[in-house]
Amino acid sequence: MAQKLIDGVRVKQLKVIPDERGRLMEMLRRDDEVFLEFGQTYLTTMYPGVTKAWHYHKLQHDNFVCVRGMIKLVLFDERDGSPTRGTVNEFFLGDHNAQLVVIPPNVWHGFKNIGETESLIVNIVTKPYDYQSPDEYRLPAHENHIPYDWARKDG
Ligand SMILES: Cc1cn([C@H]2C[C@H](O)[C@@H](COP(=O)(O)OP(=O)(O)O[C@H]3O[C@@H](C)C(=O)[C@@H](O)[C@H]3O)O2)c(=O)[nH]c1=O
Repeated sequence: MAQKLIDGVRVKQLKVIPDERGRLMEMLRRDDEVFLEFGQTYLTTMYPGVTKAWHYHKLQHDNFVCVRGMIKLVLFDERDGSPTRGTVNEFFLGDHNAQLVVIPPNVWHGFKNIGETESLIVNIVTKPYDYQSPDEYRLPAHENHIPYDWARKDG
């Protein structure tokens, strides 16, 4: 069943164009419906099993694309007054699912490498990183009040 998206979260399905030389995949265009603003682009990676969480930003939107490996990206909405307050979203992104996910400010988020290779994640953020005062707010990955367990759910 499709999950109910947290208010302000957007998903863009990406198209992979393969040929005998390799592949090409557009990620974000300024004429996309989901495009807001350009700040900078950076690469963040995770070794197998690593979780990078929990983070939120007060100003910037994140636009995540996993360009190698497989990750689960998890969001938690704790915003006062949000129509989706209390909602958790889970996305499985990467080699088997080419999507860009837009995360609005003040939404908790993080990701875990669930594959067997280093995962490469491109983030196209709406603000440039401020070295003096980073727009980064954090909680520990595993001991916190967020109702999410990063462990794999076998079934
Ligand atoms: C984001 C960023 C970090 N840095 C530095 C700060 C630090 O020394 C080093 C590593 O940064 P971080 O610990 O923030 O890296 P990382 O934990 O990969 O950060 C990312 O995690 C995911 C879950 C997110 O939500 C992203 O928004 C971002 O916070 O890189 C820059 O120099 N420029 C940048 O644009």
